[in-house]
Amino acid sequence: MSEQSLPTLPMWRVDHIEPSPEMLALRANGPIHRVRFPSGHEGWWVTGYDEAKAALSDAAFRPAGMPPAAFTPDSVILGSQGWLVSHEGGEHARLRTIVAPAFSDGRVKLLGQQVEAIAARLFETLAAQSQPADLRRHLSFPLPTMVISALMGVLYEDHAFFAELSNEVMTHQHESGPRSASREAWEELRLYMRGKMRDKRQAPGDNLLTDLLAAVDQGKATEEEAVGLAAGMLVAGHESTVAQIEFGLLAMFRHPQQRKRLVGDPSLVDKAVEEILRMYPPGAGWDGIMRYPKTDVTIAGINIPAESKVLVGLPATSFDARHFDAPETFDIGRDENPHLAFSYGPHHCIGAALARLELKVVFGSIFQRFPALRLAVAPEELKLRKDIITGGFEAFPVLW
Ligand code: HEM
Repeated sequence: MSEQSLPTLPMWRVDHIEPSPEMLALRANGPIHRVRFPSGHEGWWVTGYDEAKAALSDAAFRPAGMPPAAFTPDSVILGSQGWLVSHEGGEHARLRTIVAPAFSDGRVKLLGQQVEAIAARLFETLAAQSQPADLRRHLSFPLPTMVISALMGVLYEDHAFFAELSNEVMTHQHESGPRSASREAWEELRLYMRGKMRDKRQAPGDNLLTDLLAAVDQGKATEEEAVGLAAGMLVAGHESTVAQIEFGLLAMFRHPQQRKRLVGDPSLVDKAVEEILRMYPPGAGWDGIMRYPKTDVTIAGINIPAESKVLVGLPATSFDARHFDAPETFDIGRDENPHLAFSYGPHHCIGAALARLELKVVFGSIFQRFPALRLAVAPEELKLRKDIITGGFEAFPVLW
């Protein structure tokens, strides 16, 4: 293949939602491909399921926030001190251990009723709006944001402030792009977190900021690390789930038979959520998460030199027929669904149980509460947040 004709990322969804045919065709051609990234660099894109898992669990690969000197990461949060994807090995484990208990399956289970109550309140607020109403404003944004704010110990009322900063932080920065706005936003978010942590000294509580303060006092983390960890959790704790609610709803609108099936048998909700995560995960394009090999490595017989860019294409792995029957079919009753939407290995998503809970609460009751829920515009009129790593939409106007 000549250098000019290298496949180029991102590969956009069709109608904002369906898998890119280009991605599917490339994926069918083998588990790893030489591609050109939006930054202009060349590198590798891993689209095979087993190969992705192997790379994600191999200590030879540095995480997305630890690029070699020749590259800058896709967002300013990556590389920032304290953010979990900026650390590896023992240092990463030390930091992850501080926050992990708050996101364990057991702790998240205890939040179930609280999340249901928040969703029920938001459903009623949405129902009270005149139609069409923006579901992003009234449900997909506030639900995950209220939950993570409560867990962290910050006021949801601050959301107008921190959501704007978070958007700026989550904007793709392709090497050559200007970074100053993004850097300033990240600094401002850290400053905000520093202030909130200081407040917790006077008024501690059962929240993550108080836990982080204790970790600093016990010498388990520096103050800089704790602030970075806190600001990162606030961003990660809402951006992906907001987008996942929107992509999931769009998916259900496109597949009325599957929606009917879910309404007829609400016990399918667990499987439905897994299928949404597998086939319609967050992310504007079909790309994945970056890794950088420290040494020369071989993936599926291809030699990759140290310090290269290797993008692990999590969304593409969902279409690997070695692991999913009829992978291009959206089937909310799928029995075997070991998708990698939450990644794999030491950096797998710490918020997976929380995200699953939020998604189950939404998809388990929204079509009961709003049986005629539908988009108020043609899907192509929705504005995809193309520059934001997690995707989602500017607005999500609905009728019911
Ligand atoms: C549908 C929702 C979500 C999806 C699809 C998702 C996906 C992911 C993925 C793919 C990674 C791996 C990143 C990498 O290795 O480069 C990750 C990491 C992470 N996620 Fe999530 N996430 C979601 C929700 C959440 C929530 C609710 C939180 C709550 C705090 C969260 C916190 C994190 C953190 C802290 C990491 C870094 C973990 C580490 O490096 O050890 N995520 N997530």
